[in-house]
Amino acid sequence: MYVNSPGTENVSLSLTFLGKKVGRHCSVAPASKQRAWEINARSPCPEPPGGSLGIGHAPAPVRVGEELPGSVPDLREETNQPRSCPVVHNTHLDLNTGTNPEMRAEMMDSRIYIPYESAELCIMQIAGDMQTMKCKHREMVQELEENYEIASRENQERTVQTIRSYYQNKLNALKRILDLYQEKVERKNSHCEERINSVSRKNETLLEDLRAEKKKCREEALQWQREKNKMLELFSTRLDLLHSHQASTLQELQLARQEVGKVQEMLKNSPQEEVQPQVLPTEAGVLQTELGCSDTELPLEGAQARLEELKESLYKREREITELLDAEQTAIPPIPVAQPSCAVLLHAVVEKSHHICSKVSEARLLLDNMLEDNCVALSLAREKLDHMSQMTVNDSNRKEEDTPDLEWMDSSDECASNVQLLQETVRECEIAQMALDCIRVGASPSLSAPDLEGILAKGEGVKSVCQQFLLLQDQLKQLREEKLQVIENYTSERIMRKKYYNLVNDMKGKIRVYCRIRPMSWAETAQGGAIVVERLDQYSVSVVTLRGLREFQFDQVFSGESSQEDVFQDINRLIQSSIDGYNVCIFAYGQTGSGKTFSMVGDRDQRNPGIMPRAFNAIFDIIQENGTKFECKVSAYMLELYNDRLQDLFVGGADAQSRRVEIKRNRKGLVFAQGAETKEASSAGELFAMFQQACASRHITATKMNVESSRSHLIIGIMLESRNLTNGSVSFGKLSLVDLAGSERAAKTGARDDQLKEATSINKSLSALGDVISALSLELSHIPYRNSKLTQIMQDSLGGNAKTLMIVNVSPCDCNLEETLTSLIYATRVKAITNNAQRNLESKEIAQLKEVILKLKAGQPVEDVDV
Ligand SMILES: Nc1ncnc2c1ncn2[C@@H]1O[C@H](COP(=O)(O)OP(=O)(O)OP(=O)(O)O)[C@@H](O)[C@H]1O
Repeated sequence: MYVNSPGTENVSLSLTFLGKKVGRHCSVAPASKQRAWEINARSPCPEPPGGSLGIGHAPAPVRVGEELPGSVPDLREETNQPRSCPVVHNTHLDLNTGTNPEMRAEMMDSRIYIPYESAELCIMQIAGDMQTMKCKHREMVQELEENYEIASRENQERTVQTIRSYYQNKLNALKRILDLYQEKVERKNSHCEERINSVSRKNETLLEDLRAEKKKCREEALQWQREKNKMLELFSTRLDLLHSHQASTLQELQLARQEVGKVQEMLKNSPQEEVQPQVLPTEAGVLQTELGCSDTELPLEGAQARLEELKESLYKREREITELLDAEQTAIPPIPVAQPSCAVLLHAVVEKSHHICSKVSEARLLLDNMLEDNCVALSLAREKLDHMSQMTVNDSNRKEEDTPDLEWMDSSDECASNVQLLQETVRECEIAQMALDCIRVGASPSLSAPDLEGILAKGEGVKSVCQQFLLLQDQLKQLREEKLQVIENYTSERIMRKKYYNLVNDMKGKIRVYCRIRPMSWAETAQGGAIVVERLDQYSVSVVTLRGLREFQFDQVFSGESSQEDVFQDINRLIQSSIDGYNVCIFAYGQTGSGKTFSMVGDRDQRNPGIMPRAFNAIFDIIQENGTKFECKVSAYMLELYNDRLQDLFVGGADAQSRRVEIKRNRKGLVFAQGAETKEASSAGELFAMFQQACASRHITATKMNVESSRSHLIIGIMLESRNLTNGSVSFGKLSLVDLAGSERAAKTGARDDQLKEATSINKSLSALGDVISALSLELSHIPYRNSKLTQIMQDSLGGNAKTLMIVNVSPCDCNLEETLTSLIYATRVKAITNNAQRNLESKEIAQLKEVILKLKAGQPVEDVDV
């Protein structure tokens, strides 16, 4: 409130609210003229407190001043004051002499003259009143401000609370998902472990079964051997018995014939001469005793009867012999085994025996002893046979010289039977010798069919042995089948176990390693190189080293016959992962000329495209397949690391030299090439065209080891930004495809000058890569990534957050044995490295905010919709 001096001609009182003039005027006449206040009330006029001024009762015209903001509270209610300028917050008494004439006239019309003292009092009161109002207003403003602050704080808190609860919910949901996932993984792990355990148990049982079967076989073989020996013994004693029986029967028959002959002679001579008693040989004595009287007492008449008797006895004996022979014949029915089966059987038995002898030292010893014994027996039998034959010859000579007597006849018969016996023995020994020889060397016996039949037809024992053979052969066949089944089961279980093991490793983030053996090259074959590296099965590779066979295990092993399709088959899944927002790296490692470029790029005319061109197609195939669900942006950079310098392969000519490309890492640890040109591609063809352009700029030279040797590391980075059309989330994946230059020895490649420099740089970077691999596999605290640009580029792929696949390429030839072993050992170390693959996913809101930031940075306008 401003009050002008009373000497002023005109005093105007103006009121303002929050800086706005609200229009209350008081005009005060100069004291000399009329010491009174002239009040021009432009609003419903207030009644001054106390009402002593008489303003209220004067019919003064009241003017309504400017309207105050409606929101201003009515102060009368709060201050219990009569209604007076409710909207006034601030009051000014303004010296205003420049009122326009109309206004002034109006004002003059509505003038109220108040005595100066009263006016002064009134003004003082009004001023005091206003002061109070001002305080009140201040308090209100303060209160309002406080309220506003509280409200805004509450609002903020509420917002924070909402955000917090929103993120808490999200976090909880994520936790639940994570728990579920973990549970799933654990369940899968335990399932895998269970399977592995069950497979191991099965393996063990199978092995035990195999051992038991082997033992059983051995025991059976031994039992069979014992049985055979027993049978042979039985057979030979029975044969001996038969022989002796036969011999004695023949003797008896002969004697009887002689007797009959004599009797017949006696009968013929009986009319002329008397029957002379004869001294019968000892054998005939039996007959004499049988007849019960001496020949001298024998009456002639009784001779006929005796003859008949003798004949009868003779027939009886013959019948007996025939029966015996028949019985022998029927006792040994023809062997059910046909001739060829006998031969097969014998062959199988000999083979089996040879096998046993070669495996079991005791059996071999036994065989040697048997051979020795048989040799001795054979030579003895032969000697005896010679001797006997000699004796027989001598006797027959004697017979021709002298008249034969009965004694000589007997001895000659004995001789003949002995010779026969000996011949049999010799024959048996010879057969045994042949059989034992066959068993010793494992050759097939060359017995003739009659020989075989002869052996087999000799008795019960042989028959039983044959049956045993057949049985044994059956069992053997069964065992073999079982063994095959066991091996088959074992192989399939092993493959399955390996598969699950890989799956578990994959889940743990282990780097996958494939091994690819290339076919022998023309030069290697021409040099007469031998194959020393071979694929054993889907997961194993064997190397013949100077110290023996070494075996390496990988996630997949491809042989020289494997096609590019075979290699790419599993890689498709990794491409899908990169589109899903993972950082994926596929790189080929190996010595020069081992087939890295063939695997990664393919052959020159792209008749066998490698992983890179196939990956380009796969990316766009997947994008097309999921076109309704995702929207994907593909961009790529292509670099080469040549002589430790990064070069952008999209930039040619002089620009390429001046362009500086640096390896940088973003906050998430992802590597990117700063300064390299990144081009967008909308189709596989476009990407492939870029790739061809890049390959054309690559450094390739012919060396002694490879006509198209890569002298640089090729690094292709494909960025995949895919937006989920359903929930708006955005994922960022990167697919790095790296074709490393091969390690080489200058002596082998014939490198000189520039090539030597290139080789040194290649070897240096590869050695740094080796150091990183070693450190990672040993889980050292410091990993020397910074030692080389190559390791810097590969930092997010080795021990980083990528899903990594390494293809170790090797040559099969012995001339590269050392390098192959080094590569395989390195690859085995890589297998031990664990990565921490993570998905680069952002929610819709974050993606939008990032876009806004980008726009703001670029100085572009941001619309409300963007926020
Ligand atoms: N799996 C394969 N099948 C047929 N040929 C192959 C195979 N792998 C490699 N080759 C042939 O072997 C030769 C050398 O292969 P490549 O150039 O790919 O070796 P590299 O490891 O890339 O060598 P460098 O490190 O010197 O570049 C080429 O002629 C290639 O065609």
